Amino acid sequence: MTAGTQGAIGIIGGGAWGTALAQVAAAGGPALLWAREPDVVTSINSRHENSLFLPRVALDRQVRATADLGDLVECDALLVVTPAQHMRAVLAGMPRLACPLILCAKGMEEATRKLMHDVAREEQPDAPIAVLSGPTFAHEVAARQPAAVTLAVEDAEVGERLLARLARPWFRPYLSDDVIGAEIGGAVKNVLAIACGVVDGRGLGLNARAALISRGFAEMTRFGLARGARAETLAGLSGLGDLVLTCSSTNSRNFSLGKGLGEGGSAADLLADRRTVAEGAFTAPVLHRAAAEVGIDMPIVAAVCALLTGEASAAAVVEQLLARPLRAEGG
Ligand SMILES: NC(=O)c1ccc[n+]([C@@H]2O[C@H](COP(=O)([O-])OP(=O)(O)OC[C@H]3O[C@@H](n4cnc5c(N)ncnc54)[C@H](O)[C@@H]3O)[C@@H](O)[C@H]2O)c1
Ligand SMILES: O=P(O)(O)OC[C@H](O)CO
Repeated sequence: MTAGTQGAIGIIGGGAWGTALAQVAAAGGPALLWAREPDVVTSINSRHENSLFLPRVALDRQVRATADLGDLVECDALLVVTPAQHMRAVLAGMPRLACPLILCAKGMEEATRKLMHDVAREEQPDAPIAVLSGPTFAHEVAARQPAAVTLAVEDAEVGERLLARLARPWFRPYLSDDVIGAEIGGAVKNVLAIACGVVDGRGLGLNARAALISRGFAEMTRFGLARGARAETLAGLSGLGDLVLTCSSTNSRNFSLGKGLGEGGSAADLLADRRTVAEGAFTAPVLHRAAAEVGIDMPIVAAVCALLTGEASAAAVVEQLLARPLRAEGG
């Protein structure tokens, strides 16, 4: 089954984003997607659709699916698009790889508080690492509506090669070498999107949402700088750009979760039996602890944690945030 993988991009993960990225990759050559769900493999190979995670999108005929991870080992590069908490196990289950791994999950590992590139390096030390992150709802990208992302790669030559293989007129990667910054923006914005959803669910208005995006961005920046990210990356597509997108629409799973919490739902009920992933729910407690470790104040992230654990109601966390001492904006 590895026949035909020469020049192919492999995609690890058949959720909405993996499928949309397979569509991007297929516009420039073969794309082979690994999915854990046999139904997804069948649906893609027989009907050119991922009816489970990205229904009603006609996929390019160059997108093929497999249930066998081993089929991907000879691909030119691998887009790694599992949810953050499962990435280590999936990469650990593959033979030692030398092709570039393009990490696309937005989160931090619960057990270790590590970013995805640290996890990938531990499991696949020979593979050059890249991070692809930005404001991208999967269904829009799959429909070839215009989008731009950060493609952060430490090795400039690898970056140029990936750019040539993945860029399309409607999908524009911007190169960066700030892998940490690209990952922190994507992980933190998911938690802030939950908070914005709460604002929406409680009917607090658009002024409150804009204030939360700005103060949330200040938290992202404080944490990012403390962890070695560059300010320009945090203010770019993978940081502020994605924060604005995810805080603006119920198309976001994180925003929708927050809206449900704001309307009085419990996190346990809202998260039960979800097939799709709201990464912010996993990242929030990890980020809260990681921020404390570097002595960074992240009150909005703390409020989301309190809501998710049920320690405080949506009304109480909003009240606590509004009662915080007044201070200088840049302080
Ligand atoms: N959907 C988007 O618009 C979008 C855009 C950019 C980035 N992302 C990021 O991409 C990552 C994947 O999200 P998605 O939207 O493709 O997923 P999804 O919510 O559409 O689907 C869930 C995915 O989780 C996988 N999964 C569940 N249990 C697993 C396990 N034990 N091991 C491995 N995989 C398992 C499923 O196979 C499926 O691929 C997330 O980190 C997300 O933040 C998503
Ligand atoms: O649906 P969400 O909240 O996971 O957001 C999807 C993407 O990350 C938006 O860039």
